[in-house]
Amino acid sequence: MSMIDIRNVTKRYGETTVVDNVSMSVEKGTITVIVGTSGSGKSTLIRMINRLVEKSEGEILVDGRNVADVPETELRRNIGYVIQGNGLFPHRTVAQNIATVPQLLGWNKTRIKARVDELLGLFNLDPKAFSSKYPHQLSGGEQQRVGVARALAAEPEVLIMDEPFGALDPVIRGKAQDDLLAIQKQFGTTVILVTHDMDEAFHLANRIAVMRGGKLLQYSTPEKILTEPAHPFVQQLTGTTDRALKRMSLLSLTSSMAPAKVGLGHGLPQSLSLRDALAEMIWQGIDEAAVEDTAKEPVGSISMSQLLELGRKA
Ligand SMILES: Nc1ncnc2c1ncn2[C@@H]1O[C@H](COP(=O)(O)OP(=O)(O)OP(=O)(O)O)[C@@H](O)[C@H]1O
Repeated sequence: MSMIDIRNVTKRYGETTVVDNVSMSVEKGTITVIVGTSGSGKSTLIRMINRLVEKSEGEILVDGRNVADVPETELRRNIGYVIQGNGLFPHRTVAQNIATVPQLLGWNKTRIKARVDELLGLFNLDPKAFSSKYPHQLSGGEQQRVGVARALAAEPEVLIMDEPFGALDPVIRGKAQDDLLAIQKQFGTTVILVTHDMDEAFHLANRIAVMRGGKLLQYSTPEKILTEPAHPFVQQLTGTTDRALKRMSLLSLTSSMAPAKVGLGHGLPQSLSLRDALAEMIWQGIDEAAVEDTAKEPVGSISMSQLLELGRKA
């Protein structure tokens, strides 16, 4: 079922068209990532979903309802919004920041506190230590997590994220991406996210939308974006030098492994992508490894030659 339906949407400022007749439909419970050059209309497109920007033409439906007919307060409740640099209120504590929308909705204190504590826990921020801190007392990564927690506070069905991890260093960024994946899975939230980082797009997306000059050039699965680019610009964006590794990052070890074998000294978690499995095997200097479930029981095996075969152009 589609959660967000963008139909022939155009945005003009005066004579300039910044979003040009874009149509795309986002399935419920999935992550769609929008990429493209600077100024291609990505932010404008997603801001039309929660009506921070009013469209010039076309229509947008969220959960089957035309957003033009939904009161803005209701839209903001059902659509969480996260921007780069998190946008936290500096004079409000972490708990007060997260409680912003629930308070507007008139939730009682007990319910608000329970939700704040739940979200802090989910983001690995101890409620006792963090609730009463102010944003300036947090690291960049912690601020960003509080920003996402705040957007999720009223249990929105849709989360819009505009370069949410852009200000984070690579290690914290990877952790923030994994947190998002875990939380999105837990709540089944529909996420639409803008990024400049193609690796981030491939890591997070069920579907990738590529924009240039206000136009949607391709909207497809990461696999198709990589293997069947619809436009030379899409190919340029995904890069050609590490196509094999990008492709391997999309494939799971469990879907590619051979049957389990006895006597393999080294075990790899079955949750790894082929790319991570390859990196680990190079690092460990091994040609073959067992694939293990969470209880460290062998469920299969993988060899270096299989991995190299799987990375080849189909
Ligand atoms: N309020 C406005 N008035 C006039 N032009 C605008 C306005 N807002 C955005 N634009 C223009 O619309 C175009 C698209 O902007 P938008 O912010 O959507 O791009 P973007 O793809 O998100 O870019 P970036 O990746 O740099 O954030 C840009 O050329 C921008 O200058």
